Parts: sequence; structure tokens; C-alpha cells
Amino acid sequence: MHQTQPRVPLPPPLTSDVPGTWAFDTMSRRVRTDILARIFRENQFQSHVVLRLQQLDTELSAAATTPLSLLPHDGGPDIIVWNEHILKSFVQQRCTWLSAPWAVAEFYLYRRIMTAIDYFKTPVDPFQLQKDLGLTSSIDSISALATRVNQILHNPSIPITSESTLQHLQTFVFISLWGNRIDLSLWPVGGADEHTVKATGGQRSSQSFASVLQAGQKMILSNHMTQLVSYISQLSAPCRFDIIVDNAGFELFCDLCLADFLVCTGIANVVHIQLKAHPTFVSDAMAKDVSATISFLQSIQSQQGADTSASILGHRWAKHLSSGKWKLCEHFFWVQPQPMWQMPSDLHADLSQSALAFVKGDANYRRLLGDLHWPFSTPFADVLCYFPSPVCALRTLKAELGCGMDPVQTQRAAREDDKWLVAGKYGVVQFCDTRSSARSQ
Ligand SMILES: O=P(O)(O)OC[C@@]1(O)O[C@H](CO)[C@@H](O)[C@@H]1O
Repeated sequence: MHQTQPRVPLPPPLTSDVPGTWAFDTMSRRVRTDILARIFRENQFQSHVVLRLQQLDTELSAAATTPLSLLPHDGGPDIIVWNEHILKSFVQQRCTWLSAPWAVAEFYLYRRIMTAIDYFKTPVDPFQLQKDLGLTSSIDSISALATRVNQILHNPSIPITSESTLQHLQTFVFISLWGNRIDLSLWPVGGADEHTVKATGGQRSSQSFASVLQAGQKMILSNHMTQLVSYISQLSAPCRFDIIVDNAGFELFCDLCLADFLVCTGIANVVHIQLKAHPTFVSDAMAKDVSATISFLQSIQSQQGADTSASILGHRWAKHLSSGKWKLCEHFFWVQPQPMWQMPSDLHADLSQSALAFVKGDANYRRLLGDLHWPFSTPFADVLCYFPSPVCALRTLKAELGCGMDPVQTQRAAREDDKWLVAGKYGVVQFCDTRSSARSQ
């Protein structure tokens, strides 16, 4: 029988009321000084919108004592889910922005921003500038990677025989993993905090990303790559794959490189790209951001003259979309805080058609784990056995939770860097074949 939730007892949720934690710093400081402040700076909203954003800022300035409230009817089709299923019990218990489960409070913040800006009447993305800069400032990395991708997929001297395909598969999975380091909510383009990647025009991320890829293996605290590759190599025919993506910008570019590889090699006959239904977590990708990325790639040729790699890629990706090899899917569940084992039945049924879902990034990973305080050594399969399809999490660590990590590795990481859980330097590649895991129970 298919598990409907983790097969081990559930620990308590992370909350953001413990001073000294990243969760506390996020909800009591970062969301105001980094996220809301940028929205004010980077948008020209009408005065009534500014007023609502200021009211939200006032609530957050007293986060420890301000209780969460239900959402007003703002035209969003998700109101009933939010008010009846997500918020009701926390509102009844008078949970505050800090005492409510962290995931609930943090997703709620972005949903409140949508209310404040009247998003469901006039869908303006308040993070558009950051998203645009995320692409343009990564142009060198994008061009370099585009050249490599085209060599692998088009150069007849690198045959796509099965052994080399599996080698390349690993490369593309690593690229997608480490693309998650470049996260605009942590490293805003042009920002100047401790996490900031130096914004030096077009060279923003090319050096850092090359060095991240090189550092690679030793920064991975749990690595199921062998099992992942073995599973994929045993699929008998081209199948559907899913990528539950995370950030727009350079990370999305990296994820689309993986999706490109999967369809060009015939490993996949279709890749469903699972996207957010409204702007959230600053940089999280929506369908429009995929289209913008492809248009940006197609335009690089005219900007750069000689280098056509990115533009070739952009045209190929546009064809993947028009031919139906790539399908863009937005769902409101992806912008909500519930544990993934509470996935709505339509999405569950749909994902159960997939041969494999790659789940990208930290916020999605938190939801895979229900944002709970698992002992770090809890086996990944004991938690993820409920997922509707075989699943591979590609996450760089940016929050104080995890599972499936050997204590030898976590102790090493803690010795090397006291911010190992949140700095995005360490990563995991974790795989669970939920179908065989169910059979072996
Ligand atoms: O999902 P992503 O982009 O990898 O990370 C999201 C994130 O930046 O936001 C949260 C803190 O605000 C944490 O979960 C994490 O640090």
C-alpha cells in the first residue's frame, strides 16, 4: 500500500521564535529589512498599495506579539484553502508571526504581499527587477554553460552512447544542484550583505559558479547519485519526468539545461516543469519567467555578436515548448506551506504519472520534510516514502533542517563552517524510488 505520510513518527515543526536561529532572523529581521524594503525601493505602487505594505511592515515590526489573521477576499482562487485549511487553527490559537510554524508564517508573508498589491486584480510581479537582474548579471555563466550544453548535445564527436549519456546525466544533475546556490532572496543582485555575490556587471556569477562546481563532491553531505543513475538507466522507454523548480534566473537556466538534456537524449519524452502560481520567495519561478528566460537567451546573440550558443539554446528550448516536449504547469500548492504529504488529490494523481520528480531548492525541500525537526540521520526514504512518484531532491542547505545525512558528514560540515546549515555551501542529492520502497515494506 502507498504510504500517505512518512513511515516514522513526526517530530515538531520549526518555528521562528528561537533567538539565534536563521528562522528567527528571517522572520524578525530579514523579511522587513531585505525583502519588504526592496519591494518599496524597486516598485512604484499607488498610495493605497504603499499604505497596505506599510501596515504589513508594522505587523512585522512587532512579529513576536502580532497574531496571524485570515486573508481578506482579494480575488485569489486560493482563499478557501488558506483560510479554512492552513490558517484557521493557528488564528484560533492566536499564533504570532514567530510562534506559528515557520513555513506557515513565511509563505503567508508572500501571500499577504499579493493581497497588498492587488495581485489577483492586476498581476504585477513585485520582484520583477530582481528576476531581470538575476538573468542579465549571469550572462557570462549562461553563455559558458550554453556552449558546453550545445557541445554535449550537438557535437557528433561526443556520441550520446549510453555510458557517456549517464556520465553527462551526472554533470547536468550537479549543475542543477549548484544552480540553487544563486538565490535572490539570499543574494539580491546589487545587494551588500554578508551573503552577497559581488555584482560586477556581467561577471556576477561566472567565477563563483565555476568554483562552486569544482568544489562539488566534497560539499555534498548525502549523495545518492549512483542510485539515481542506476534507476534512470533501468527505465525501459522514454518517460515523463518532472522538475519542481525553485528560483528564476540562473538556477532556472540550470534546471532547463537538465530538462533539455533529458529530452534531447530521449531519456524523457516529456518534462513537466512545475512552477509557482504567483510570485513568492522573491525569485521563485513562474511560467512567465520560463518564457522570459527563453526570450532572453534568444536575444543574447544580437547583444554579444559572436557568441551564438545561448541563442541556439533559446531557439531549441522554444521548440521544446511548442512541440510539447516541455510542459509548463503552475499550481497553487507550490506557493503554500503544507507538508508535501498533504498534496491535493489532483496534483498527487498527476505526479504519480511521472517516472521521476526532481525537487529543487531549499523551500521545496522544507516542504518535502514538512518543515519538521527530523534527526539529521533519519533515512531519506523513511520520510519520502509517501511521495507520489520516485523523487530526487537537489538542495543546497539554507535552513536548519535535514535528513538522510551521516553524522560523520554533518560533524565535518559543522567543524568547517558554523553556518553550514544555512549558507547554501553544502548540498544533498537524495533519491528515493518510492515504488520499490513501498514494495519492500
Ligand atoms: O528555496 P531556496 O531559494 O533554495 O531557499 C529559500 C530560502 O532562501 O528562503 C528561506 C529563508 O527565507 C529558506 O528556506 C531558504 O534560506
